[in-house]
Amino acid sequence: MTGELSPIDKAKFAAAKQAASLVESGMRVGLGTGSTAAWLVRCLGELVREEGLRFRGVPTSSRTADLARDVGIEVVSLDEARWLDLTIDGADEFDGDLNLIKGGGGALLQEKIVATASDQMVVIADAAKEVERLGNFPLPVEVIPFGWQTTQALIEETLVSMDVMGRQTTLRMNGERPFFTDEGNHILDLHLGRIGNARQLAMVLNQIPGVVENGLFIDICDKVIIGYGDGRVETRDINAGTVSESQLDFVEDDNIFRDI
Ligand SMILES: O=C[C@H](O)[C@H](O)[C@H](O)COP(=O)(O)O
Repeated sequence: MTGELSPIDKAKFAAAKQAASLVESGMRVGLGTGSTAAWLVRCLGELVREEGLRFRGVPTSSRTADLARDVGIEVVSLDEARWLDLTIDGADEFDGDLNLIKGGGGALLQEKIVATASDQMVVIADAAKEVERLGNFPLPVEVIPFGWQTTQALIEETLVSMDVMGRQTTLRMNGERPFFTDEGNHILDLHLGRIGNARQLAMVLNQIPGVVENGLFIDICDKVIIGYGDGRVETRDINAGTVSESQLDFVEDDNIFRDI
């Protein structure tokens, strides 16, 4: 029941539910990863089961693939879909230009490939994800395991000439062991505090041997849907330059909350 959901979950749900209404039958849709994207997948599952929505979903992680299948969404690979009408995903941070930091859940590589292969990328988020300048959230960088410490040293050396506030980097762990992505890579989290030039940093990081991809999404996101705990939803479209607001009524006995 919604009464048991925290305000932050209500905010994530509100954004996700609004975004789910963008999906039409026949579409090919990229499905993001993370707690906000999980709400989206549940909302879409409900539309599939109860309203006959028919679309093909391309998940951005094994976790999302499992959930999408569980809720009844037809799952296909990106290569089967080839090009997508829309991708909907969460973010760890977004700024006023809708540039993003992603990868807090370790799925940035598939997420960036899928979002880039889409006509439109929509981010769903609670208001706390909005920042004036990116960088407070540690920037995830996916690196191959071979020589990862050398790659880390090269990244740290590179950061010296970048416009950033902090330069500490840490290997992401999963308990006692290094975290592995779906592609079998590691994640280095870059504690930068503040990124002066995100576009330049994104390009420079990807030049370093051993770096597979970084979590800066520059000029990829078209629209952000921001949810609030009281059901308010704000949609900002960077291309159209529009901002619109709506209000979601939480339905207390909504099936979607049953298993949460
Ligand atoms: O790798 C994970 C993704 O980039 C997520 O979209 C991001 O971490 C946001 O996740 P959440 O919705 O759980 O805050």
